[in-house]
Amino acid sequence: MATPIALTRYQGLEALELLAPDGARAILLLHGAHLVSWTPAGGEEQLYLSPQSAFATGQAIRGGVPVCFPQFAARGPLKKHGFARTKPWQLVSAEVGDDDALAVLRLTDDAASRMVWPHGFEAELSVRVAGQTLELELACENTGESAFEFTTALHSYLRVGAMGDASLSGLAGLHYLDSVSGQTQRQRSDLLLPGSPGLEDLDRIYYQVASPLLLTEQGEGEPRRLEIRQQGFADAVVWNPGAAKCAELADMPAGGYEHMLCVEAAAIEHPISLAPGESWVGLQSLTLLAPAISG
Ligand SMILES: O=P(O)(O)OC[C@H]1O[C@H](O)[C@H](O)[C@@H](O)[C@@H]1O
Repeated sequence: MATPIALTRYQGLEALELLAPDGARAILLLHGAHLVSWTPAGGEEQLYLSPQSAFATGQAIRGGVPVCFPQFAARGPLKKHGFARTKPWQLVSAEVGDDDALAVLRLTDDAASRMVWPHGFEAELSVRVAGQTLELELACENTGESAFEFTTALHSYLRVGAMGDASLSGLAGLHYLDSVSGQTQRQRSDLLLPGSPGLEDLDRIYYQVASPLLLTEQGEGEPRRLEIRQQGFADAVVWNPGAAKCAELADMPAGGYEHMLCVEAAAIEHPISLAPGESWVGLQSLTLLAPAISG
């Protein structure tokens, strides 16, 4: 039996609170199809959301999971990260099922989007929470009469208690573009330690990511382990602005960089190409492996 989820408000914007029967919870805004919160069943908040973020029509939100579409960063003529993150998306469905909560939002081309990107498209973001897992699925169909290409990312801001306690593994052997130096390099060690010497300002696009990544955080008790999987997205972006760049971001507190690490499922190196009628799907899933939830 599915129970519909009613629209509510979050920071003045239309929102859906996804609450699964097991207590897993997420908050999804119609603005940008922006996920601003995810709490696994029995667990704690897993996403970073800046306390200085704007929450206003037409403005980007700092934190959560921005949807970058149809352009990643400044890799094209559109505004940074494309227009999807600042547009109102339509509610397609939102319901609590027997063992999950699921919402689907849609964005289609309109006169304003065709002015800057002259293509017919239908994009859908599906968000599902159940137990210790969050699933984000981005789909895009070419509904127009000519082919187009796009780059994209699910720009997830993962919350960390203290960056010095966090590491990311699963990247060994991969080639990456260091967006700070402009150099392409190969990742030698498996462990990436954000904030360690030389990595204060971390902005990398890892190519051909096939296996799951693991965010580990040493705390006072059992280490936190968050598994990050992706399908359909070939690349993963790892970003932390560090102290100096963070200070330049008006919508981040000065020390905000110490509490976040972006691990983004992305399609950048090889843009997705869709002929009329074709579609593409990409998935990012996050699973809290530890600490174990009792009860
Ligand atoms: O400040 P924004 O437009 O949200 O972009 C935030 C960041 O997004 C990505 O992670 C890019 O790799 C970074 O270069 C960029 O700074």
